[in-house]
Amino acid sequence: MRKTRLDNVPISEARERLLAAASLVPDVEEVSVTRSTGWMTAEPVFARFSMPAYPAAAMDGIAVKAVLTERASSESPILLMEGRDFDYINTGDPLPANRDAVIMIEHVREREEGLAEVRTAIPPWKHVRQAGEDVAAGEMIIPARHRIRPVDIGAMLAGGRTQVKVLKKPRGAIIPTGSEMVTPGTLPKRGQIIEFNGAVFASYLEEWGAEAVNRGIVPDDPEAIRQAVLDSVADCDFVILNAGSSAGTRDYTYQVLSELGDVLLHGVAARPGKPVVLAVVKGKPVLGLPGYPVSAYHSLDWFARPLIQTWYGEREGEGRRLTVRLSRSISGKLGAEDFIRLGVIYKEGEFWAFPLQRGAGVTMSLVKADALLRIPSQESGWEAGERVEVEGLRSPSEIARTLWLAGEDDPLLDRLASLFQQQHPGWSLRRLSGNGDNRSGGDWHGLVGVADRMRETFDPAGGVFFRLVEREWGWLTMPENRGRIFGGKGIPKADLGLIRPAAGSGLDDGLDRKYREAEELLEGRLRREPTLLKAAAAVASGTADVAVGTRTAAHPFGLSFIPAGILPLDLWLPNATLKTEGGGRLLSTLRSRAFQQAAEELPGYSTRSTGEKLEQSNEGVVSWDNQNQ
Ligand SMILES: Nc1nc2c(c(=O)[nH]1)N[C@H]1C(S)=C(S)[C@@H](COP(=O)(O)OP(=O)(O)OC[C@H]3O[C@@H](n4cnc5c(N)ncnc54)[C@H](O)[C@@H]3O)O[C@H]1N2
Ligand code: MOO
Repeated sequence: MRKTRLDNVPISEARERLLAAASLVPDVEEVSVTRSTGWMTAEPVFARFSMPAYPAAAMDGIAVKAVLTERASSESPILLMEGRDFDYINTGDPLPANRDAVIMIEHVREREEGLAEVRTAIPPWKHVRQAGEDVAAGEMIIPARHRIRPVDIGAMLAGGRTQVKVLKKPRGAIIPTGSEMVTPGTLPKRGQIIEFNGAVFASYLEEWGAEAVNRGIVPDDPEAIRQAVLDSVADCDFVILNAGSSAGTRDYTYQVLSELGDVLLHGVAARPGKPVVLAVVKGKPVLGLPGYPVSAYHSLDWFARPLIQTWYGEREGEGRRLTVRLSRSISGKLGAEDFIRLGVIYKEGEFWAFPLQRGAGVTMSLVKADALLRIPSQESGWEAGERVEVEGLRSPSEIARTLWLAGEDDPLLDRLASLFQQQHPGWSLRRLSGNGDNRSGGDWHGLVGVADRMRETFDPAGGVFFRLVEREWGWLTMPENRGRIFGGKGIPKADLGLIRPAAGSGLDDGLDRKYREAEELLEGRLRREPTLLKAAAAVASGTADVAVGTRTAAHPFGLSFIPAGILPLDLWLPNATLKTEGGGRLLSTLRSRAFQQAAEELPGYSTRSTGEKLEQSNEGVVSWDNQNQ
């Protein structure tokens, strides 16, 4: 029963169907007040005792009977005698019998021993906290369906409560399925995938107030999946089955759920996250969510979060809204809601947003997203420059303290970013993945590349170049291929798969210059990967024979590195960045000893001119003694 045509139900309608079909009846339990933060009250909480339990002084001073001060004035002060007319008293002390007011010590002139002069009349109960002023016995401290906060704990304890009745957390079972799944920490063999959606789901469920029960990996076997679902509906309030929700030959979610219960729908009108199966089995909602991590995250948010909110009688909260301008046009698909992860950059008083990678399998696009854009199903998208409202995933002030670098890739830039954040708490440095040719977009505060090359391709007059590092570049290949990749002129043989550096990068330019006479051999070999480490990963995985890259990039994969030369890597900071606080901070990190050390710890870098301001073109081949050779 492989189902290949999916439904196209709008998310909001799918959610309504789910909530209407699911019977959610929360149980009640009692927890200790001191550990009740975050729980939802099941009943109103009433005070057993009054707080304070007795009339008490609100100020340090003397306790008196107010009527004695009736005639006091600065012209005719009155004299009071300790013991007979007043007693010394401190804040919080019980008011003695036959006293009804407190005069602050600042307003008392202490005469000789035991005598006090008072110059103003005070009314009864002045500076007295009445019994129950804070909480009176029988008064409601917090209502039912109230999420307990630390301040509520204080009031409950003061009111004599030590236990509180709360709604039990809903138990959500998580069933990760897939014969290819291995547990985290295992080195995945070919065909294996580390199972991590389960842990992501569990963490979100807990954040949203549920108890998560991760049942562990279940293989792609309908019988095993059926059993896991039956076990889960028996002792949990809802179930999440992941993945196998689409149309593959081993996608059993739909089949199993339609046999065990009622399928409400298979497929929502949204991207990513389309192949969702919603069902009810033995009265319990079961969510069959797609496997791609981004789709999994979104569909969890659409369906599991509202289930939990409904359990607690809460309404869907408004996300953090942020208005941004789009720095590029963004299109969506008519008839489906599109969800797009955005990077947001703050420049000259405005938040500018641009799309991050759209693939549903790119977990890092969620890790890196600053905001989420929803394109409604009847909207085809927006033009560059338009203002749109998005859901902020980081606060505007965090975004405003984030610098973005574009241009050439190098793993050292990750170290720079990490150090920057470490040295300047509250600040961060991000990188636009890609190459040197996105300088026209302006979605950045600084540009990485080779200064001489950048000077040729754009007018750098409005900024300053700084040397980041000098790096060794060359050819990366599997050690066993080392001896047989090169043909004539030192260029890999024409029938080998070659990965070139990103188009327009200094490294690609270096390749062209060095092998000028062998240009025709390089021509037409156009596979490129966005970063040096991704290129090295492709060689290590066997989809390419050789990549142009750096010694550092070869290192984590154990690839052989055959040096071709040394190239600088520079940073151009426009004056608009240099005059900002962030620009100054970035420069200080670039020039810090810690950054130099970080570079020196990696193979293939020289830091002899790191941090230097580059005054003019220093044409010519760079060379240095490489101790890592
Ligand atoms: N012919 C069609 N193929 C696909 C369709 C379609 O409509 N027709 N839909 C695509 C879409 S859209 C999505 S989303 C995926 C959903 O696939 P499944 O839900 O069936 O998931 P799997 O195929 O089992 O896995 C996909 C992918 O997800 C990763 N994954 C799965 N589980 C986990 C986990 N627990 N932890 C980490 N990662 C996980 C894994 O990389 C899988 O390769 O289907 C498309 N195909
Ligand atoms: O749901 Mo799939 O995630 O559209 O990629």
